[in-house]
Amino acid sequence: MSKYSQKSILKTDLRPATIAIVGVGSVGATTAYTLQLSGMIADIVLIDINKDKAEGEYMDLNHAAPMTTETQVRVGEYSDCVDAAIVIIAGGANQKPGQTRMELAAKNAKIIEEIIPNVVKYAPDTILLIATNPVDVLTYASYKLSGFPTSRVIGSGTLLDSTRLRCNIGRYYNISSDSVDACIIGEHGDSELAVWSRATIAGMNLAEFSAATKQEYDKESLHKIFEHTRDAAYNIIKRKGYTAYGIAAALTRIVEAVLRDEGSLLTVSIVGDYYGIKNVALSVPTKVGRDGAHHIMDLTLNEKENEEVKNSAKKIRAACDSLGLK
Ligand SMILES: NC(=O)C1=CN([C@@H]2O[C@H](COP(=O)(O)OP(=O)(O)OC[C@H]3O[C@@H](n4cnc5c(N)ncnc54)[C@H](O)[C@@H]3O)[C@@H](O)[C@H]2O)C=CC1
Ligand SMILES: CC(=O)C(=O)O
Repeated sequence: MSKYSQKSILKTDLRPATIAIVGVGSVGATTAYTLQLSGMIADIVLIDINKDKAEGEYMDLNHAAPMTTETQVRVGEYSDCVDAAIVIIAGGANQKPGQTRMELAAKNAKIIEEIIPNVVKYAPDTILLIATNPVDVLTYASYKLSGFPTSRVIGSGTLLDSTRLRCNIGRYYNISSDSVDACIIGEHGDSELAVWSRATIAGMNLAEFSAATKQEYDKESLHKIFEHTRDAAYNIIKRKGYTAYGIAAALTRIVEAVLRDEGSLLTVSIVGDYYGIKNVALSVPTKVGRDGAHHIMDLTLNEKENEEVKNSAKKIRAACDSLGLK
């Protein structure tokens, strides 16, 4: 190393990685493109029950490669998951306008039952990254079907919702969302909650920040920000039929945290015991690195938040029970 070069601040330098994506619809294909643009990935394998769709996406992505990062993209079979550091699961039905994520549970559980054993057969050491909805229920299902440790079955959870929340708070105060530290926890769905008691901007809680910047601070405004966040997918799907860019960025962020062995605390969903509710997958800030995701703590919450997260956990557990997922 020359005396003018500095050791990388990254704990681990990136090694060329293969990422497989099962289900190359709106979410899978957009994620492939986002990963391609990221420059982190050497090789992306596209797998879909609809071969034509996978081939079409492969051709289109390959035309971007010479102008972007030369990531290799190819259409594959499950056997091509063999070298995948991470297998992203985005296969299955998406919501129709007005439909809840939970309403997809029975249909998508059947699809997951088909996909996961095939992946595990060829990639027993990989990390599963689940996007298919309802993501918490299907993260639990994937954990059971794979026999993997909880750390290697990661649901995208409320990482996207937390980003939406930070965006909406930033917009309310007319500052960059980068400056906002706030999160959504619980279900990626209707029972999620914003952890207002822990939200900060520049180290100040929102009441202090509002007072210091002479801006309005009231429960009604916070509730509107929350509703806008929780209902974002409904509002997008009503207009364009699906969501894809936000989740693609969230999945890419999780892949990055794994490949760079960051140890970042991201609101992803993994199986564990949360707030006294056992055996459920939901999101709290969770440590993500090379060996997967680890639930290292429950956030300390106020009484109302505590009640809400328990209800969210109970709702996810009940959905798992109804699918026979003990
Ligand atoms: N976790 C999150 O934050 C988000 C999750 N989603 C979820 O992602 C899933 C995919 O959504 P879209 O891409 O919009 O749907 P889409 O309908 O555009 O694509 C789904 C793809 O899955 C494929 N597929 C279906 N069964 C399969 C199987 N057995 N094996 C392999 N591939 C299979 C289909 O051929 C299709 O190409 C949905 O469940 C949706 O709700 C969507 C956005 C955000
Ligand atoms: C569809 C979905 O889960 C989302 O965009 O949040």
